[in-house]
Amino acid sequence: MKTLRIALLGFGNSGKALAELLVDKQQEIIEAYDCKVIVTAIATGSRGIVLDSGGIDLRRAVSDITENGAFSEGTPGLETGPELLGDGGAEQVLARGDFDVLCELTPLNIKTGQPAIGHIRKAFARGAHVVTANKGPIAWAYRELRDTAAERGLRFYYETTVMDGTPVFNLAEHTLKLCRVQEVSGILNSTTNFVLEEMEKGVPYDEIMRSGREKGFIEADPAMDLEGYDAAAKITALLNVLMDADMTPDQVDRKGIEDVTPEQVRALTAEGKSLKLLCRGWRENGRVFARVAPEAVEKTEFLATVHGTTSVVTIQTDLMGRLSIVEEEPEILQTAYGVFSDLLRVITE
Ligand SMILES: NC(=O)C1=CN([C@@H]2O[C@H](COP(=O)(O)OP(=O)(O)OC[C@H]3O[C@@H](n4cnc5c(N)ncnc54)[C@H](OP(=O)(O)O)[C@@H]3O)[C@@H](O)[C@H]2O)C=CC1
Ligand SMILES: N[C@@H](CC=O)C(=O)O
Repeated sequence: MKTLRIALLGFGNSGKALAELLVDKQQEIIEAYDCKVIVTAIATGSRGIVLDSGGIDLRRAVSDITENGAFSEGTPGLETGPELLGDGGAEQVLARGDFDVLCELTPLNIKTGQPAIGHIRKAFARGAHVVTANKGPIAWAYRELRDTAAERGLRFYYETTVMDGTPVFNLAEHTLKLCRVQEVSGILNSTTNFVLEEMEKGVPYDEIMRSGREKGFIEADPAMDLEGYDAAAKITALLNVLMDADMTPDQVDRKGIEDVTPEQVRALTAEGKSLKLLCRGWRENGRVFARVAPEAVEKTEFLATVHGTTSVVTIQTDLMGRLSIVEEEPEILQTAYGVFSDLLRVITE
């Protein structure tokens, strides 16, 4: 039986949900793929690192962090200390960890995509495959990372970066062969869609953010969502992968919902409209352009039926016309599944 050794950079909402899924599905993976999957390294930003080549006890790690906010003393391979704060822990895991696949699950840095891009470069330099949920690297350095992986014969998968485990990139890669993507649009950020809809219902802002945080979809820095950065990163990632745009998020004409008031939202409701943060990307005179902005849509339009944390992406192609993929009310399990399904691709492809 094969063994696949995984390093997790980041053990927050998605890292913990992935760990639980790996435990739940361990036996099924063995039966289906004759492969034992173990996590041999975990890095966090403030809680130290765990390095254990024999496989970390994931159930204990999840319950420690969830219940006590720290790995318990006596966890085999636990290291803490000021030098491991911030990116120090990830650096140690990348230098000393014993892994075949790196899972990049650190927070989005929309300004540069770092330190996640550096993490992925180092993993490739060590000959490790990479699965990322962090969209920064796909938005800022997709072409370079894709080409490096290909040159080295390594896998580089990123399905979770847009719409969790919904097959968007996989669908295009595997089922739209030789289709040319001409335009991409959609509602790609759950937080803003949720916030606008709760505002429409009259829920106070603090309460909206509290319940959003509880569900786990709001970025570590909520401005990333509210100011349209996360949406800009997602449309950039889509355009880079599906249209080979080679663009970066700072080239997106971006406006978020931070200045939208509940009064404005309710006035639009009275006119039979809903406010949505829409993303659009298109090609014009050989160049790809992108825009993120709140737009009022008629309640009778399809986009108005995209409720709560639901997302939709519409892809305009030459051979298959217009395709829309909807992810209804995702939860953190769907994020974990995106990373999990990419890991299964590493095992099987
Ligand atoms: N949550 C979601 O619904 C989705 C998230 N994503 C993406 O997945 C990524 C992770 O999201 P999520 O799990 O929600 O984020 P969280 O904020 O819940 O967790 C982030 C984790 O990363 C750790 N961390 C921070 N900086 C570093 C670093 N330099 N090196 C190593 N670890 C670090 C944090 O440490 P500490 O525990 O000490 O704070 C924490 O464990 C983000 O890029 C996000 O955009 C993608 C799709 C959906
Ligand atoms: N913060 C993001 C989570 C996933 O990428 C969102 O709100 O959509």
